Amino acid sequence: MPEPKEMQDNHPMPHIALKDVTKEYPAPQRGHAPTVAVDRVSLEIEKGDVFGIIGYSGAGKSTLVRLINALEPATAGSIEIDGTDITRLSAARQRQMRTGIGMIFQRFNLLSSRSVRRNVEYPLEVAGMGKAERRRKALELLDFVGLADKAGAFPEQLSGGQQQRVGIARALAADPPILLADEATSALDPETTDEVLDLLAKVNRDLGVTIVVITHEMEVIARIATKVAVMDRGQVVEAGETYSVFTNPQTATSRRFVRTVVRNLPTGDELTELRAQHEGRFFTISFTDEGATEARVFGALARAGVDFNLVYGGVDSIQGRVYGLLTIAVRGDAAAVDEAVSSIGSGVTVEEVHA
Ligand SMILES: Nc1ncnc2c1ncn2[C@@H]1O[C@H](COP(=O)(O)OP(=O)(O)OP(=O)(O)O)[C@@H](O)[C@H]1O
Repeated sequence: MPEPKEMQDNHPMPHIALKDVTKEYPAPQRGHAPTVAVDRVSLEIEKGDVFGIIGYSGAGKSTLVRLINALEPATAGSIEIDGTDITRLSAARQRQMRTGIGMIFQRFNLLSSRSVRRNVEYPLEVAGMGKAERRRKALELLDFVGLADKAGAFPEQLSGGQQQRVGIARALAADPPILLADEATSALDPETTDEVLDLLAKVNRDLGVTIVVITHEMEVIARIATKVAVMDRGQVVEAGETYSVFTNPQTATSRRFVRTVVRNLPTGDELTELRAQHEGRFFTISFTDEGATEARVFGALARAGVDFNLVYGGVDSIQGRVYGLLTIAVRGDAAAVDEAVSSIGSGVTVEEVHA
């Protein structure tokens, strides 16, 4: 018998492992190239992760989800769940495997003619569970998502956030170890989004469910994902701990994304206005919770004896951790300014903002 993977290399087996996964769709017309929706993607998702997959529309995120739950076959590559390559399973085994993966959707996909409780019961009914047992399970889940008092209501009587909470209860009905959330908060307002994200964090924390969050909303990732992969044109262009990808993006695509969520960087127009108001050279100084503080940055500049102003910025919270971004205007002769800026020391990144 072959050794389990954990024994071979002392590295715990990833919960979900994608290796060189490609998905091509045939060309819409003869003579055209096929669409490569997912292009040689490799990813490892550990048990208990809240793993974000982010990318602009058309990047291949939804296709990736359909591959992970075997709704569509991959063109190439392997997708292992707990060491089993699901791309090689029979259709019957794939169906069985799919009961271990809960799904929630942007449009909630509730059945309008069924009560909330009977929506949650639905997957259990399909699986052949007895009436009393599935009723008990549905009520327990509705209690968990904070909707015990809505069991008899119908979906249209609920707010969007409440409907998504029913969707989450239904997705958890079969006690799946994995939950896939495809744009689950994209149809919700910011307040309701927070409510649903808090619930997903509780599902992860209290039930130990591994959650894969697909979204184009960077804020969602900043709030709940511990790890993130950034997709662009079918490829994963960067993957890592969310805090590190946000504070130190390594690719141009990730940098562009991060800028959509980080509030403390002036946009082009704001920068033009700031330059009209403030003399001197502009620098953006960024620091993480492992580096400097605002006080240290200002202290160093004051000690260097240059004249400076904070023109923009502040401190953001990413995954509950500090990320500072300060844009300053510094006046003085070139050498003095360079020396002052370099005296801020380690733990900060200083970038001159050129006009
Ligand atoms: N069934 C299909 N047949 C042909 N092309 C498809 C199919 N599904 C997706 N595509 C193409 O694959 C690419 C990736 O699409 P996908 O929906 O996975 O991206 P996405 O990142 O989820 O974007 P969105 O957020 O807009 O859904 C796109 O170019 C899309 O047109």
